[in-house]
Amino acid sequence: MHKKLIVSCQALEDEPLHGSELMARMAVAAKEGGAVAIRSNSANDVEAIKRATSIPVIGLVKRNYSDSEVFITATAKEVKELLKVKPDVIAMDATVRNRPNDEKLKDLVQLIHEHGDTLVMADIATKEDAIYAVECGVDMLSTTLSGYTADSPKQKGPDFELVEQLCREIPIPIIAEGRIQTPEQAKRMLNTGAWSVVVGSAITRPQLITKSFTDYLYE
Ligand SMILES: CC(=O)N[C@H](C=O)[C@@H](O)[C@H](O)[C@H](O)COP(=O)(O)O
Repeated sequence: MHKKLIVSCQALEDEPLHGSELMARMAVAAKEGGAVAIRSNSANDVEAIKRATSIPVIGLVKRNYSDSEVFITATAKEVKELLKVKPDVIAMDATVRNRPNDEKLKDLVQLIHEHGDTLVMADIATKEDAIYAVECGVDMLSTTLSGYTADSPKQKGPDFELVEQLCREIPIPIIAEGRIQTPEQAKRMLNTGAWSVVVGSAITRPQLITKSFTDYLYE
C-alpha cells in the first residue's frame, strides 16, 4: 500500500448504493482504476469485496451506541464480526474518547493481534489520539476522524497540517484520509510524507459528487 491509493467503498443503510454486491462492483471499478486496497464497512461487504477483487481489504463496522460517541469498530463485538471474514486490516476508532461499555482500545488491539495476521489501522483526529493509539500497540494511523470530533478543527478540505505533524513526529505509517477531493490533494499528502492515501466520497458516493456540481450550478 506504500505511496498508493486506497479507495473507501462504503454505503450505509440510508445511502442509495447500499448493498454488498453493489459495493463489490464499486471495488472492482476502483481496482481497475489502480487502487491497491479497499476500505469497507461491515463483515458482509468485506467478504463480498475480497471475493470480487482479491486485493487487500481494510474492514470496519460502523455502529452507534447510546453510551459513547465512538462508532467505528467500537467494541469487541464488531471486532469479532470482522475477524470471521479475515480482513487484512481492521480500522477502528482510536481517539481518546470513552468507548461503549467502557471497553479499552488496548484490549481490542490485543484481541486482533492474538487472532492472526490482521493489522490494526487506528482512526484518529488529533496528535493526542495518535500518541494514545501508538501506546495501545496499533500498526498504522489514519486521519479519518479529524473534523468529526469535538477536539479537532472543522474544515472543508483535508487536514494537511495534522498529516504533516504526524509524519514528522510519529514513527509508524501515517495514512492520509478524510475529505481528499482531488488528485492534487492526494499527491500533496504523499509528498508531505503520508504512507498512502484513502479517498472515499470523491470516488464512490455519486450522490455527493452530483451535489458538488449542482451546488455550484444552482447557487
Ligand atoms: C468520518 C467517517 O465516518 N468516515 C468514514 C470512515 O470510514 C467514511 O464515511 C469516509 O468515507 C472515509 O473516511 C473516507 O473519507 P472521505 O469520504 O471524506 O474521502
